[in-house]
Amino acid sequence: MLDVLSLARHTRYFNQTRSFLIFQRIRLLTLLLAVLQTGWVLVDQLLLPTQIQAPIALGRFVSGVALLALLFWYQRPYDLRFALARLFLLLAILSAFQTWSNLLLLDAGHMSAVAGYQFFPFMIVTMLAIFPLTIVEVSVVTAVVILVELVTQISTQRVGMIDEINDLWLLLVLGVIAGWAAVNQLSMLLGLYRQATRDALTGLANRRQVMEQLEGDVEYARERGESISILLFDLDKFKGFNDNYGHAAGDIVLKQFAKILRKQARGKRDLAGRFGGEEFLTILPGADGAAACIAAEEVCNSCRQTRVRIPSGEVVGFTTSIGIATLEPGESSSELLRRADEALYLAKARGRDGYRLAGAEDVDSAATAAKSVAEREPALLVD
Ligand SMILES: Nc1nc2c(ncn2[C@@H]2O[C@H](COP(=O)(O)OP(=O)(O)OP(=O)(O)O)[C@@H](O)[C@H]2O)c(=O)[nH]1
Repeated sequence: MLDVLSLARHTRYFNQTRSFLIFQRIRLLTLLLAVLQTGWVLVDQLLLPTQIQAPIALGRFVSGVALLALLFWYQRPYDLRFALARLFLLLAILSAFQTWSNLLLLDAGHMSAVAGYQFFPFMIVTMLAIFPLTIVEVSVVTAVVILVELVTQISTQRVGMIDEINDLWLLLVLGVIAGWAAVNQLSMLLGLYRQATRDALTGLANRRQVMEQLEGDVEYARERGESISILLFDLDKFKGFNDNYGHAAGDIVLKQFAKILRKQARGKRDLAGRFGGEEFLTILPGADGAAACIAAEEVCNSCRQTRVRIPSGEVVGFTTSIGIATLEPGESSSELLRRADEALYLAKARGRDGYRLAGAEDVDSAATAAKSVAEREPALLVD
């Protein structure tokens, strides 16, 4: 329920997916409505009194042009604020035309029983059903449509009449039904999104999502000249651990490690994912090398302090090695990843349980620097 109530629990990555879906649907809808809005002028010629044909045709033309402008507004299709602004503009254009045409029709003595006009507000509210929206969003949109209808009724002094009360009631009922469909869509989208993007064992982002996001985040950081760093993790001596204690014990360690990463990548902009096997990746948008090293140190410390009970009843510890890379000017996501991989290799070569920042020749983690390889504890401990 909380998942569909508002976007508070949605990740930045899910918001991007939802925004693009809203963007696509609005484009399809604006195209259809722009054609219908202008094409309906021919129907108006048959049904409307001559004196209001011209002003209504003008209203249709203006709203048709506004819909086309919305159709060709390509800017930031993955930004949720833009997606919701688009939805709001679509409703505003349609509501403005509805109010304009209603006033003209009433002036001409029609009590809105003209084909294509009577159902206009109902069409607007029913349209909600094709968008994946939260309960809060649906409620706001329905309330706005009802408010517009109410204001129109007040301004034409029809408020309180039985037909008008019926209209408001019907709008509310349709709002609830369409809203329910919209929330259902959101819930399905969320479910499918989670299935497609999460790693089944750890619940972190899977490799596909990590790669997609890395590409997007690197491009975004490059465009804005922002820093971005990645941390590539590999659990130490994990093969030996699996061989000694079994795959099920290994899975428990992987889950525990995922918990540590999830806790560490708390910021809305960070993403922690399982890159494959016992390799994990964290994307830290906005973080420079120093901030990434602090994050790496935190993870190393958490691993050292963590103990897990495995099915045999034994309590074990584990460590990780980390390769860090910070985006350099003009670099691509695959180059960034390659440098993190090289840094990881160096961290392993320096004795594991530590991190290495790509390009920083003499910078090692405090733990690595403090201890010689010979002094180091085994990577996987058993208490
Ligand atoms: N339990 C478990 N093990 C996995 C999973 N995926 C990969 N592994 C194991 O992870 C181990 C990877 O080991 P290696 O990459 O060879 O290296 P390592 O033993 O970790 O040694 P270093 O990386 O050099 O410290 C293999 O034994 C894989 O079977 C998984 O989902 N569950």
